[in-house]
Amino acid sequence: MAPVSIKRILISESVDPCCKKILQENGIQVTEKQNMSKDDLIAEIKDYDGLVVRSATKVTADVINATGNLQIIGRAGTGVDNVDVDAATKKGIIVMNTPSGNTISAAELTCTLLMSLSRHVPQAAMSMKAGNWDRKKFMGAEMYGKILGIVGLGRIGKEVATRMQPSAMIQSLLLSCGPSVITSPSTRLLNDTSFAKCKKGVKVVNCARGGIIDEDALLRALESGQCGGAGLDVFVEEPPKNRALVNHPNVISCPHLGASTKEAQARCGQDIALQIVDMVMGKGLVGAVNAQVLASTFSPGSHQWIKLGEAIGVVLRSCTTSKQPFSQVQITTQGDCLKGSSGYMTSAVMVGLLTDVSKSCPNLVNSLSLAKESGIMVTRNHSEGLTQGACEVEISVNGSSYRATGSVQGGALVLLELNRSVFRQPVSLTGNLLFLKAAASPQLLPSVTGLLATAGVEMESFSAPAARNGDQWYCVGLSSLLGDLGALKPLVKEAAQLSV
Ligand SMILES: O=C(O)[C@H](O)COP(=O)(O)O
Repeated sequence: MAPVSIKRILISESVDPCCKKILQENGIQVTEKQNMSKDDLIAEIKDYDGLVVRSATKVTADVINATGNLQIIGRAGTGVDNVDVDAATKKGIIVMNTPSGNTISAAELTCTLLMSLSRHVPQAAMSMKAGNWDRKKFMGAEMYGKILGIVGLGRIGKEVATRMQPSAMIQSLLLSCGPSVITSPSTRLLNDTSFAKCKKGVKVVNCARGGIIDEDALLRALESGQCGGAGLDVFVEEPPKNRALVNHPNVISCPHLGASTKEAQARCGQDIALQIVDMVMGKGLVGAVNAQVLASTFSPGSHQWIKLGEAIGVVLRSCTTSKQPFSQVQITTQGDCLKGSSGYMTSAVMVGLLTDVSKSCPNLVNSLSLAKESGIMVTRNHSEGLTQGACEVEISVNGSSYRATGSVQGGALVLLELNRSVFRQPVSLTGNLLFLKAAASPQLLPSVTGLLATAGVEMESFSAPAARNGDQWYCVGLSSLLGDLGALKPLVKEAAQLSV
């Protein structure tokens, strides 16, 4: 991947000091601010290349659209529901989290709430502080022999299962669903229907996200006794303005403390800083939630292939005669060296195709979403068997198709074929290039040479197609781009120039 340059990072929340230290030790300027309003963030964000947050900073589309050169939003923690990931992706900004740093702490708090619910510990402590000694009111229940259902057997769910086994809880209902289901605020996994199906008096703990419980349904279930108690660390709105659940006598609650341990914060702060530094240094990409395709762009040699993909995109865009919108793109990678690379090659080709076409700045993070937004259908495949790698791209413009095939040979980008004109020698994709479509004629080369001389431009190379029948594509290397292609009209059918 092309090196990402990150010079200034804003940390907008209380993140462990090791985060700032690691970033600074690696030459990144860090500004720490807390309790920033949305307007403050919008006013300041344009000055930064990176932003590090926890869950309180709402990185909305407004904030993202106010960014200038922001390249990364680092979440020192797991949930990215406070970040508009779609808006970030469209803007080409990487969103990165630290998915395992606070697993143990979140699992431990879940178990703490489970145990506190069975023995009414918070309520009993409050009663003691109020001067009471009430041994009858807080009759509890053993956890031994009870059935524990864990919704979502991800990292935290598994840790909870491991910890509750020694308590002899039986886990008979282990629902496995992926993190995207669990963290999606619109998925009310526990609602009136699910409470009705539970055993009367069921107790519920939520240390994941407020949105996965229908809070009104929970209140109804608590009031009817269908739910015997709830331990809540998270709420749909934080802090919750509606206090009905918090104030319910059978609810014990915390202000989103799942990750609030010194250990978890140290891990998350360190993880996000190291992940950002590794990315900047081109060592690897870990934790990117919206740009997984980039993870494989750190392998040796991928940089040149990415440049090739972008260059083929630029060549095709320039050579589609009328600059009309294209509707379909088919990318085929070939050869063992590109096995597993068709993801980033597709993104790279789309960067080249969309540059100067899309209003946004295309990059490897956003090119596919920009294509989708423009209604462009992108398909990709990989054909095995060939030892030499190549990338073939075909686009459809108003029913006509244009095709280019390129490769990386000896570390250099080359074009092998343009619109079925296979070049006699691979064309070096570098510098200023003039592509011409013309019928084979002994007069072509001297005419073009003369025309370039008149324009004061030197011809650095001339690549002819292998076939000599019908109209074919030629490529001319130029010392500088021509001011105007009009003079070529009598000589050629089509002409396009570009710099790679
Ligand atoms: O998603 C998370 O990582 C946890 O909910 C913790 O959030 P926090 O970093 O704001 O405490």
